[in-house]
Parts: sequence; structure tokens; C-alpha cells
Amino acid sequence: MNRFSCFYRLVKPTVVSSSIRDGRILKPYHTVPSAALDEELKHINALSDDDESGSESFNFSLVKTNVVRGCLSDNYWVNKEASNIQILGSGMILLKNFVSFIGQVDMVNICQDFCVPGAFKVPTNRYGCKLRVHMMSLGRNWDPGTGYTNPCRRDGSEPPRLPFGFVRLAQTAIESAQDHFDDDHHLPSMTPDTCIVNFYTSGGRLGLHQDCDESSDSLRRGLPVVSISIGDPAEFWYGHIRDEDKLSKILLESGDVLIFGGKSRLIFHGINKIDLGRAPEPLRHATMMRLGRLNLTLKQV
Ligand SMILES: O=C(O)CCC(=O)C(=O)O
Ligand SMILES: [Fe+2]
Repeated sequence: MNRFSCFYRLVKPTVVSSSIRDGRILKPYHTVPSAALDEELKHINALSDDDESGSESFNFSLVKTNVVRGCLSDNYWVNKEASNIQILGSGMILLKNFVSFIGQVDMVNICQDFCVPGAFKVPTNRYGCKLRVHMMSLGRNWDPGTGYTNPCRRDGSEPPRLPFGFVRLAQTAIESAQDHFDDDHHLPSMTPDTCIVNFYTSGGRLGLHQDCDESSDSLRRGLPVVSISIGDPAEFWYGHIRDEDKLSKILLESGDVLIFGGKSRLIFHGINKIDLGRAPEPLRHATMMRLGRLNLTLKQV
């Protein structure tokens, strides 16, 4: 048995990190409207400011305690200026370098916070074969063997709620992408309720497949799949038919967001190989993330 399979961590174990902006705590963990969230944050920050005056040196802490780390995506997680796009088909688009450096760091840290024992699994497909990827789901529970049928993980626990920042990032990416399609190649909007978190390390890959476990309504409407890449680059294969000789290839690099919806919603796709050790050095430094590639796939079931 892989020694990481029962307690798989994304970062080196002794490292902690934070993502406070302008001295304020920013908290993405609840799917609540942003006005309510702002109120909550104001309240938390006010309490923490009061605390600081009376701090004793023995329990002095650099970060405000009892608050989950993270930040809201809108202002900090998106490289609006820097990203460029590649249209790959009807409803299929690659937003290069869309997620900012801070966004990538925060997303690694948030995923790391979810790495409780048993969260990451090396799953088995419908034919009983082990996949070459570590996987966990957020929001709705999903497993390649059973789809969405079981709301709980194998140990009976519920998956963590989908962080609000992830939802907003996916929606912001779709909004940017929609500007590039006309009515014939329409890319619908969606509100993700699930996120598959994949981590590929040495030898990691994902065979050719379609994402088709979502509801018939979601598939019929072509609600997009939003796939975020962080860490080492990967070669992504895709095509409209299951023919390995007719696939197109693209490189997905850290910060890229790939969207496929509309007429491309049911493309065959997979990860052919990971360029291990080629993640941006500052990202590795800031997160202490292990060698490999983190992928977050957001969908509306
Ligand atoms: O890692 C990727 O980029 C693709 C992931 C994927 O296709 C999936 O989880 O269904
Ligand atoms: Fe997929």
C-alpha cells in the first residue's frame, strides 16, 4: 500500500502558511453571499484587533487564531491583465495564466487544510483498476467507481463544503470566456457545486474519458467544466471521438484555466504526462508543495 494513501499531504509536513491581506483576514470557506461574508469578516477582524492589545508574549501569535485561512477570489486570485486566451473549439477555451500567484498559493493552502487522514484517495475505476492520481472531492462527493451516488466518503464522513472563493473563481473564468463566443458557440453559465481535486505526482496520468456523471440536465445544457492547473505542467489530450490517433494536445501550466462546455462538454480527454519539477520556483517556495500537479475541476452536478 502506498504510504501516502491514508494521509496524503500536498505540502511538506512542517510548513505552515497564511494568506492575510492588508492585515485583514479573508475567509472563503462558506458559500454565503458576499455581503454577509463581508460582515462576518469585519466582525472577526474587529474581535482580533481587540485581542491584540492584551496579548501576553507567551501566547503571541502572528496570525489571528480560530479562523480558517484563505482569501476571496475576486480581487486577488485573477490575473485579469496578464492572461491570454486560446479558443480550442466551440465552447472550449484555455485561459492562460488566469489565476494569480496569490490565488495559486491560497488554493494550495486551502486544499492542504482539507488533507485530513483519508481525504485523498487513490481511486479505483469501474473496472477495478487503480488510477494514477490522488483524488478528493469537495462539495458533492464523487468517486470514479460509483459517481455521485454516495453522498459520503468511504469512511462515512461528508466532503468539505466547496470554498466560496473556488466558486467565484470558476464563475469569473466563465464570464471572461463568454466574451469570446458568439451565439452559435454559446458557453452557458453555471454555479459549481462540486470540485474534484486531483494530485498527480511521478508517473501520474489520467486515461481518456468523458465527464458524464453529472445530471442529464447539466449535460444537456452543456454546463461547463472548469479545470484549474497548479504546479508542474501537464500534457492534456482531447478529442471529440475516442481515437488516440486523432487527439489534440495542449500544455496546461500553473495558473491556467481550461473550460469546456456547450458543444464541447462531452469531449474525451485525459492527462498524458506530467513534467515533474517544472512548476514555477516561487510557487514551490511559497507553498512548499511537493513535486507534482494539482488540478481542481469544478462542475455543476
Ligand atoms: O487533471 C486534469 O487536468 C483533468 C482532470 C479530469 O479530467 C477529471 O478529473 O475528470
Ligand atoms: Fe475529466
